Amino acid sequence: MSAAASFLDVQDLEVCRGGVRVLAIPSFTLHENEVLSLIGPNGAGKSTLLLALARLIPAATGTLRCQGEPIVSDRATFAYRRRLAMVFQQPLLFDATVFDNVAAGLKIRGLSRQEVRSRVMATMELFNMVNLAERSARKLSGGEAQRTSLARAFAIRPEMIFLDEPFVALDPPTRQALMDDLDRILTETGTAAVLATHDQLEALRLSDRMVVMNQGEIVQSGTPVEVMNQPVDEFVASFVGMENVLTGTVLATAAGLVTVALAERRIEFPGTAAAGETAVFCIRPEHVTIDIFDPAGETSARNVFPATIRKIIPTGVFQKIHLDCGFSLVAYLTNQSLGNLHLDEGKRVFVSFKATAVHLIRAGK
Ligand SMILES: Nc1ncnc2c1ncn2[C@@H]1O[C@H](COP(=O)(O)OP(=O)(O)OP(=O)(O)O)[C@@H](O)[C@H]1O
Repeated sequence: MSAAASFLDVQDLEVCRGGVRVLAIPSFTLHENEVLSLIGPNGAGKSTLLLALARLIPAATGTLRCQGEPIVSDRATFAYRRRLAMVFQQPLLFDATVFDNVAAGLKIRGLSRQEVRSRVMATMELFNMVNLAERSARKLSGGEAQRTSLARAFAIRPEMIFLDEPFVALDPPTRQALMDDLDRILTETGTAAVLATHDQLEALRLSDRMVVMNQGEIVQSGTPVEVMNQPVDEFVASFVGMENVLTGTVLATAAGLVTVALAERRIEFPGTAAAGETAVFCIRPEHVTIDIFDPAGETSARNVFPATIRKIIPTGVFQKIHLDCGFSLVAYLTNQSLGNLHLDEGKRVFVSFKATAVHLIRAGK
């Protein structure tokens, strides 16, 4: 989990590219030992933020502090850059052996041949790639090349590492294996990391904290569970796969439970909102249960409605069930549950979800 001490602090950062302001970040912190993921759609500013954090592009305004020290002079910037490593989507390897590629950063730092050799071998062992040492970098698969690029970054024993979509070009099993190794190595080495990705599952898998970006700004920062279950707005909700974002009219709040009217149904969930306000709220599809018979007497869920199955879409492990319960709702079911319940399009069923499965995004006039 993220440690309390801050490692990197940024205030009032603005970056312009091609004469246009593309980043405006009032405040950003990376804690010691923390793995933080930047998620957001194409063009959100993830790469720009990484490049600005690494001081590889200039900022129009802003201050950057590393362990409290402002990074201002050229000398401080040079020393700061030596404490970090960066890995890009493309591995950018030299036309040399894997060993020489992994050794590159160490040679620049002037380590002796013996030190270079022992560090390179130790890093290659960490990445389970000793067998590739003498292979030409030109003859590597995409996964091996990215593994080499990560090993080169870790060989210098950076205090923090910036990773820009490092897995995006890899096939699923290769991506999974490399992600597992990276996760283990980040934990073992305690390296602080910022990972830019547009894949929320990758972020969930690897990070202590998720920072969601849109149009050059940070729109939410929290633990993966917070961001996934309590998105601050509709953009974050849809970006993290919250398929059920609904809008209703508040009837009342009593004993900490809001009752909302939506398409002649009553939905209850925790929160506070005034009668007559419009409430925007969301429910994760995996928190919606489907039954063939009315479960009213048997479930602790407060929200139970009859529904019709409109569409069943296979997505691999899960089936995505589109339901009409007066309003549209999406539920995820395992293939096995779908078979056990004998569900089909057009079938009448009952949906239920707990009050606590509903997250109030906002309420107002
Ligand atoms: N070299 C450049 N010159 C001018 N504008 C740029 C340049 N690189 C990026 N931009 C602009 O900066 C904004 C942020 O782009 P950036 O690449 O940081 O986003 P991103 O979130 O990393 O997107 P992606 O996931 O597509 O890589 C975009 O509007 C983009 O068009």
